Amino acid sequence: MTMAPNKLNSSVNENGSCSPSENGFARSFSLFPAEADHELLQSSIQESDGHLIEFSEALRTVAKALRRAAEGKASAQAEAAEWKRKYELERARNLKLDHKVQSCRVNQGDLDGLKLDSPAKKLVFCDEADELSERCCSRHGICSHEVLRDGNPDSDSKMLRKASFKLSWCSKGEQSDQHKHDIVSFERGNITTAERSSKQISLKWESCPQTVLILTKPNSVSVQMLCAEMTRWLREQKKLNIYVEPRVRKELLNVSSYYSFVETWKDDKEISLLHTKVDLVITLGGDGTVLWAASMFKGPVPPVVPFSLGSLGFMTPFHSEHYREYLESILKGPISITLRHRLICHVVRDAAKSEYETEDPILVLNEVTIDRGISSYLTNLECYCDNSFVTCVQGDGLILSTTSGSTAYSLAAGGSMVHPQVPGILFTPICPHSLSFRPLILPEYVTLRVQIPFNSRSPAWASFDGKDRKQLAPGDALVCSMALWPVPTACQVDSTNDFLRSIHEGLHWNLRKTQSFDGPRDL
Ligand SMILES: NC(=O)c1ccc[n+]([C@@H]2O[C@H](COP(=O)([O-])OP(=O)(O)OC[C@H]3O[C@@H](n4cnc5c(N)ncnc54)[C@H](O)[C@@H]3O)[C@@H](O)[C@H]2O)c1
Ligand SMILES: Nc1ncnc2c1ncn2[C@@H]1O[C@H](COP(=O)(O)OP(=O)(O)OP(=O)(O)O)[C@@H](O)[C@H]1O
Repeated sequence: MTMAPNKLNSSVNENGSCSPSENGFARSFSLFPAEADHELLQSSIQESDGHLIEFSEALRTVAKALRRAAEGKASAQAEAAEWKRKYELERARNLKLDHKVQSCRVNQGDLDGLKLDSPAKKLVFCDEADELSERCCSRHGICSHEVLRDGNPDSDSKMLRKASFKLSWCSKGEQSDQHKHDIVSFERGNITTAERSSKQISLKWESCPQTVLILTKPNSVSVQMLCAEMTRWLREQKKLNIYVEPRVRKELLNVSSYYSFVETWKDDKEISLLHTKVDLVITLGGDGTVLWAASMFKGPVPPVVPFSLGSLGFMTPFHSEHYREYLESILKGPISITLRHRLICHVVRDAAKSEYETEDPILVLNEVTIDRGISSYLTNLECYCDNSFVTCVQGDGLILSTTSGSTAYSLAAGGSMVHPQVPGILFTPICPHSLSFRPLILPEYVTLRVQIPFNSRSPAWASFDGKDRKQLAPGDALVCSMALWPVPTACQVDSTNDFLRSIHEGLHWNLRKTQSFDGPRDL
């Protein structure tokens, strides 16, 4: 009996041997047909081929329709999540304003009786408070003029003022409030680009900073000692209010009860209001402490002064030995600032019952990675940019990185090193199973979506600045775009000098022995 080879997995060539076919669909026929049978067979093969082609066309159409449906659903969900976030922000802001108006309604008798512990602190009367809170609580800015009642119930209800500051472009090194016109202008039909300025951003205090938050790397004796010494100096020499994490306050009180003036918080709600109280954040640790500091602010971030007490120190330009000089100059201002843009990431679950059932967005300063986790299979990630299909990542995973994160995981995975002020999102595959998959740098205004296909062999895992891993099941998606609130980090010199220093000192970039002078040369 003539065995016809398996219809779907092999084809028979002219010398009668089987060979695998490209797409698994192939012709097949027995080896010794009679003449009449041969014609019959030929016509039925052509007919079945036609059906197969129609069938695969139909499959492709269905797959496209499914993809489009998934696209539409995920972008609708992301949009709904964005509206929900804005609604909740607005609601929280209104509640806060109501609370402020209520808490400012103190009668004159209470005001007279109140003792002020320093002439600098001024009580604001009701109408002025209304006007102030209206005027200065900018939509997404840091409320720098807002008059606040401190959260401590047993205090004599003193009001804390947040220092106001102004950011400006430096033009060719001079301080200049000159508004920079658009990058490209179309006057008189000529397309020109703005004259190049240093574009270095400078922060100038309009009132003196009063409150500092110190964040320290845990489990480090040297960091604890520096924190205690710096806290004492800031209090005694600079008369500043100091906030630290609950863990750090305990560590300081273990050193001495002198540190009882240091303030902390009780819960996450107080953390969410830190940006309205803190004028400056000081980090004592490495890059991870800077990431930790950024993760504490889900919205506007006060200026951060990162002191280097880690191993690498890409984002920590200040050496701790000279902290007094650095802080003197920073508290006086102006300060050169690097605005480190962040990505905002939404996990959109296929199982979500409605578009309002979304998880809180996560902000990252370095990158978000989507990888295969403990699974032994290749990832299969469908990537979209502004809803256009980009590619399917088959490998260990994908990194979506900020320019600040371009020198971290993305670099290790083969991505480029990008100056932190270059606006862009890095699209870097992790060990792609394809020789032609090179990393991309996309504009900062795009929205990226990474979809886990329904036919994926395994779930994927998302991690945010290397932390908080979340499993993504088939049908789930991660939507990511540039966040509204960058992390303003103080520069030791300026953004470019600090960046070049960090790649030289941190990575020994292009450190090479110089070729000796003697030897052959062009005459
Ligand atoms: N293979 C890798 O290179 C790899 C793997 C995992 C995580 N990471 C990076 O570690 C970061 C988390 O840092 P961590 O300190 O919390 O964890 P960690 O303590 O494991 O530090 C990882 C290393 O990455 C360095 N690093 C962090 N941010 C950097 C940046 N922006 N530029 C250059 N180097 C940077 C740190 O200095 C540290 O040496 C993640 O965001 C990721 O970028 C890198
Ligand atoms: N205040 C904090 N509370 C909890 N964890 C923190 C805090 N600060 C830093 N971390 C975590 O501690 C880890 C180490 O911090 P960091 O990276 O600053 O020190 P390092 O690893 O010694 O320095 P480098 O990153 O330069 O190698 C990081 O993973 C970071 O997430």
